Amino acid sequence: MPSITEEICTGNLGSLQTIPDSFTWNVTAEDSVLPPSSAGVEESIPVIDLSDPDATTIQLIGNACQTWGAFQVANHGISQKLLDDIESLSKTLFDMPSERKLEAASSDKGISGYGEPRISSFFEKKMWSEGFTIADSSYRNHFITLWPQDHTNYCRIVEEYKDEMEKLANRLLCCILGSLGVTVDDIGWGQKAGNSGTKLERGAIRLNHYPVCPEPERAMGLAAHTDSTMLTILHQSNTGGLQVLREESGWVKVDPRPGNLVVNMGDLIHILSNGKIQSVVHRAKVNQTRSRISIAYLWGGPAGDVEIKPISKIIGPLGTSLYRSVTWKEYLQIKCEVFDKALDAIRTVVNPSD
Ligand SMILES: O=C(O)CCC(=O)C(=O)O
Ligand SMILES: [Fe+2]
Repeated sequence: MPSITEEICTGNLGSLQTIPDSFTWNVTAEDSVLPPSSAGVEESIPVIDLSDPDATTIQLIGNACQTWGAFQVANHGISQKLLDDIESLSKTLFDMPSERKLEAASSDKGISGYGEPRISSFFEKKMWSEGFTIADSSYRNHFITLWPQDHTNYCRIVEEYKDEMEKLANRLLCCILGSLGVTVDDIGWGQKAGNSGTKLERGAIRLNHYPVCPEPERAMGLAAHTDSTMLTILHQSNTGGLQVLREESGWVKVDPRPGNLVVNMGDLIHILSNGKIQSVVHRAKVNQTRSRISIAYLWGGPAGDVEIKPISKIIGPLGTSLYRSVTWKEYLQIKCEVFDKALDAIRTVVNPSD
């Protein structure tokens, strides 16, 4: 975990009047957001209604996964109250003075806790954001430090959020696999999934805060990356900032729509689908007048510690498996070491376009 105790503390960014050199990113032409199309309509990821999923819904999800690697869902079944509760928990946390937040900093031992974005170490410049990761039960101790009186209530919100998101993630996976003509049973985890011993939690939550920024064009909230997940479900406050990269066209904004959730395909579904589904490259930009909160539910799949490899039914009898098998834990380790080369590191077949 990168150190956050340097002279300019991430916890105080919102009070700065100018951006320090260490936070100034080089802006290039490819960096800018796509202009609206010739029809004047701004193109973005599709919004899919989950209220009554049928064959058409599955097809829409399949198209979105293969073209964008992301989509938004409406009528997803997560209550607005729970979304509001986790958002206000995040606001309360990030509004605390920097010294208080640092008391809950993630230690070397656990990954839960307060800190800079986990991908910071791969970039020369610093990002205009702070976050809190909930990856294992040690987050409870941090909550006790932050809220000696109210931690029980806040822990309850987190647990409910994890349970509800896990259910939604399972539903979404079924739809995504359905669009590829397979089912969860075809993954072949069977018994092993139920009987696995020490478990990595199946999902982690990352609370992100992007303070107001005096020069948003020159700053970066969260640099371009793909998630090391099966899929990620993102709730964003009503301030825009998320952008997804569409191959051969550029960065496209994903503006918040009240109540909707964004679903990003991660690297593990790319592996499982033998490359049919792309994991989406995305980033977060910042805003001059409004701060922004996002809550990412990072989901590793129905079972956290089994082997993940391309589904044989998708490969087909004559096809080739593009990736060797990995566990989620192993993949996270590889990502920590080589970042955006992680998929290449487990590829068995050299990409013909390379
Ligand atoms: O804040 C956002 O919109 C993106 C967050 C994100 O990509 C992440 O936490 O992995
Ligand atoms: Fe992400």
